Parts: sequence; structure tokens; C-alpha cells
Amino acid sequence: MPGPTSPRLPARASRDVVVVKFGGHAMVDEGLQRSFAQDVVELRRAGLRPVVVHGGGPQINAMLGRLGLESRFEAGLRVTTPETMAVVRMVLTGRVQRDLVVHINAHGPFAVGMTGEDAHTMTAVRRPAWVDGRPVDIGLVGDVVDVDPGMLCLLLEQGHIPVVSPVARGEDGQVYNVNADLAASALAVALGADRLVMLTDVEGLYANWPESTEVIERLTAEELDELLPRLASGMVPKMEGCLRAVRGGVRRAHVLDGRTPHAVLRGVLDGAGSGTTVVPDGGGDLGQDATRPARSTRPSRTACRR
Ligand SMILES: Nc1ncnc2c1ncn2[C@@H]1O[C@H](COP(=O)(O)OP(=O)(O)O)[C@@H](O)[C@H]1O
Ligand SMILES: CC(=O)N[C@@H](CCC(=O)OP(=O)(O)O)C(=O)O
Repeated sequence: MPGPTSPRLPARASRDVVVVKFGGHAMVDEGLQRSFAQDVVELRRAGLRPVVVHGGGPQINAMLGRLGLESRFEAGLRVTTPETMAVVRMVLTGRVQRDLVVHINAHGPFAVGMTGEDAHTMTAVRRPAWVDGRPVDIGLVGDVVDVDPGMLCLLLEQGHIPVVSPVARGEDGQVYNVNADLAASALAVALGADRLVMLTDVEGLYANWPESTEVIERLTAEELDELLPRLASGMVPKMEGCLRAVRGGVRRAHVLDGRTPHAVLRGVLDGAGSGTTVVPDGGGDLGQDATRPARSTRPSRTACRR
């Protein structure tokens, strides 16, 4: 089911890397942004290496509205004209990313903002989309086909926290708008991350949304693959990202309620996060949880050196 994404697989897994996607809906509240920043710094203190990928859908919608431009989505993805792309890039990298960097750096000189364009970190091709079995043109929406994790590794090796905007270069010279969930997933696979954590504005994946809000707590990749065609709106790229991640070697993908303060810490360090967890077929390696607080020394088995 996953599309053409085939980021280079890491030679070895970075079992201390955690990719955290902070959704635009979860970050509308200033207090939540602050508690998110605190959590990310706490993960670093605990010996983990967080990489933040941020969204910004509502913030882009607001700016498009102010400029009198249309916001339209097909299959959960923004229809992106060249005019829209200029606004997407400006809002994501010029505002949302900057705000997060400031919040994280209130705790120390940790965060470095970048986009997928920098150092060819993410290369994308135009993503085809279908609605009701028919192809639709969604414009400059990209699907990540290659990740060069070199710059992320350099930053992680220096103890930094990369904050990545989901904008990618195309080999055709275009700049592509990548859904942030799919960008986070591609980076998690390329880095050989232990976990992918998606923070959103619901408690997790609801079994029968919008009729009920009963959360599906755990899904195998196979179960999710089967469910995916029946999902709607924002959950389509989110759950597709989770599926690609666990199929690409990430041990766990979590969808957590980002409206709850300190959702990241509770989910990753305490293991008390509720939400939805996607595991590889067969349940994955349950024996070792590498995202428990760090031992002082670790065997060198990472894609990025320590
Ligand atoms: N099965 C489902 N379970 C939960 N939420 C769903 C489901 N299907 C669609 N949604 C919608 O998906 C939204 C989350 O996706 P999205 O708006 O893209 O958030 P984010 O900005 O965090 O990426 C929810 O607010 C909800 O309206
Ligand atoms: C192609 C596409 O849809 N890109 C998204 C990128 C931002 C994003 O994904 O933000 P959230 O995580 O807040 O939804 C957009 O333009 O809204």
C-alpha cells in the first residue's frame, strides 16, 4: 500500500533517535508549544536524540485566508499551486519553525531549524493522488523518494535538536510541499529511528470516526494496511506515515494526543502514553526498549555516530 517512498535504508539503526512530529492543530496553543519544547529537551537530557518535524496546516490556512487564496485538500493533502507553495514555504520555515526553535532554545543552545531542501536532506517527486478511483491534480505536492541523513547526523552528533520543515527539493528544480506526517516517517526510516511519535489533536486513531471516539490502541502493520483505504482526511497521511515507518524498520509508531501537556514525555519515557501504537507484523522486538532513559555509555550501533 505505501507509495513510492524508498529512502535509503540506514546501514545500522539509530536506536536512540526518536522522530517527533508536532502537528499544526496541536501547536495552536502557546502553552502546548512550551510544554512540547520542554519535553524534547528532556528527551535529550535522558540520552535520546530527538528530531522534530513540524506541521502547520492551520497556520497556512490562516495566511492563505488573509491573502484571499483558497485552501483545498484532496485525500488529506493540500492542493498546491505555485502561489500556494510560496505561502506554504514562508509560513512553515519563516514562522512555525522559528517559533519552535525559540521555544526549545529557551532551555539552551540546542535547536537548529532547517528544511528538507537543506543539504539535499529530502528529495521528492510529484505525488499522484486519486479520489474515488480517479486521478486528481494536486499540484506541487511531493512524495519523498530519497533522504540524505548526513546533515541531520552532523547536528545530532553535535548534540543539537534538528527542527525540520516539511519542504523538499525536487530533482526537477521544483520545491515540493510534503505532508509533515510523511516527511517525519521518511526521516525516521532513513535515520533508523527507534520510534516515530505523531502528536495530533485527537486521542489517537478512532475505530469508527466520526460516529464513535473509541481509540484503537494497537495495530500491526498488516492490520493498518487493510484499514488504510477506509480512513479519511488528516488520518490518511498520518497512518500511511506510521505504516511506512514500521515497514521501514522503525520499531514503533505512536499517534498521541498533543493537546495533553507533556504528551511526548509521558508517551516516550514513561511508556504511559495512550493513543494508538503501530507495530511491525509479528509485534516487532519487544525485548529491548531503547528509548528508556539512557545508559551512560551505549554500544556504537547507530546510523549517526554518537
Ligand atoms: N479515524 C479517525 N480517527 C481520528 N481522527 C480522525 C479520523 N479520521 C479523520 N480524523 C481527523 O483527522 C484529524 C487529525 O489530522 P490533521 O488534522 O491532519 O492533524 P495534524 O495537524 O495533527 O496532522 C482529526 O482532528 C480528525 O478530525
Ligand atoms: C501536502 C500537504 O498537505 N502539506 C501540508 C504541510 C503541513 C502539514 O502537514 O501540517 P499538519 O501536520 O499540521 O497537517 C500542508 O500544506 O498543510
